[in-house]
Amino acid sequence: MYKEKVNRVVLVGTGAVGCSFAYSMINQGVAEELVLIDVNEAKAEGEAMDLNHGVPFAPSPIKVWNGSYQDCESADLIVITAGLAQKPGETRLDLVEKNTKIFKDIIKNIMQSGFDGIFLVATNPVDILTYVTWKESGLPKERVIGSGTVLDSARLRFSLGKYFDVDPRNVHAVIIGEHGDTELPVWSHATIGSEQVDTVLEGKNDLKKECLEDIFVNVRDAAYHIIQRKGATYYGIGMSLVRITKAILNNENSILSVSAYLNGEYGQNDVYIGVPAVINRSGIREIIEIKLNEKEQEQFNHSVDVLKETMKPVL
Ligand SMILES: NC(=O)C1=CN([C@@H]2O[C@H](COP(=O)(O)OP(=O)(O)OC[C@H]3O[C@@H](n4cnc5c(N)ncnc54)[C@H](O)[C@@H]3O)[C@@H](O)[C@H]2O)C=CC1
Ligand SMILES: CC(=O)C(=O)O
Repeated sequence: MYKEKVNRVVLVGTGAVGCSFAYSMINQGVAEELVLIDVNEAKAEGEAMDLNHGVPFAPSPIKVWNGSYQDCESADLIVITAGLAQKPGETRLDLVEKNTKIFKDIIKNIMQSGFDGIFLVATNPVDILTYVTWKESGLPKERVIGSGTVLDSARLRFSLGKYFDVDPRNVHAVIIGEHGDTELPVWSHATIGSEQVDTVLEGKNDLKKECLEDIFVNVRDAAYHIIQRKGATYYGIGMSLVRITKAILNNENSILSVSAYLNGEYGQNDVYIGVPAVINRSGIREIIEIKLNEKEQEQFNHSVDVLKETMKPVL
């Protein structure tokens, strides 16, 4: 008998980020089933109704419904975007206490269903909440992934593309560290096409190295600038989450700067933080250790210290 193989993705949190993810999932035809869960059940129901009315225009069929934690049992991937978001003036780390509490409850509910798939976390502070998800779920570290600095790296690629007037898809540059104020760009490995950024700058007298620092600062602070103007960020992260979801469900072995558990890599232990990693159907296949220069390693170590210090009171 023909047995349909379907990919089921469960989304917990149907707020601005969750719905941007759901909308992009449907538009990109990534999975066959998408289950929506939110503590505000009416919101999840309304979102499912609305999204379903777009399905006739989607590139492939998808079933979307508002579900319950029981639907998690046979899920391949659970994406969590539930919890509080920053208000203007707040940092991501300011959310740690309240969102950790919310997460402990959510993860307990999910694991009671018998879920044995992969977690993808976006809620802030994302590195710490990914750690909480790993601890509370008891799943192997490879199957608990945070969105990390995928969005930050996309912002950097976009900005460099604009600056050098090239397609951002041809810009290879990565931000690592905390998804937050202590993150850092790895300029030593940034390329435009196949040329080092430094080499490109040398050939163009009117382009100054200080501009790179300005570009990074704007990228690092992009969330603050957007939140000040429109109250929240959600399209960029929604599409970043779909990019990671595709890498997982399509077994892509793609390299993305997710939040991954370090066990000796980069000289660090027992922390989830943004680093490039190979992503496939089993989650994180391996962490890529970029050879950082001395200044980059120092900045990275500082980022780890800040995350560990912030985590202490909530774990
Ligand atoms: N990692 C990243 O790059 C980014 C992360 N974020 C983070 O994503 C999170 C969500 O942001 P928004 O969607 O803008 O917030 P939102 O307020 O629009 O949505 C949050 C949703 O979570 C739900 N929720 C709260 N407690 C819940 C629980 N116990 N169980 C199930 N659902 C629950 C709420 O009902 C609401 O629908 C925030 O923490 C935000 O900081 C936002 C942008 C980028
Ligand atoms: C809010 C957030 O984490 C971001 O847009 O980067």
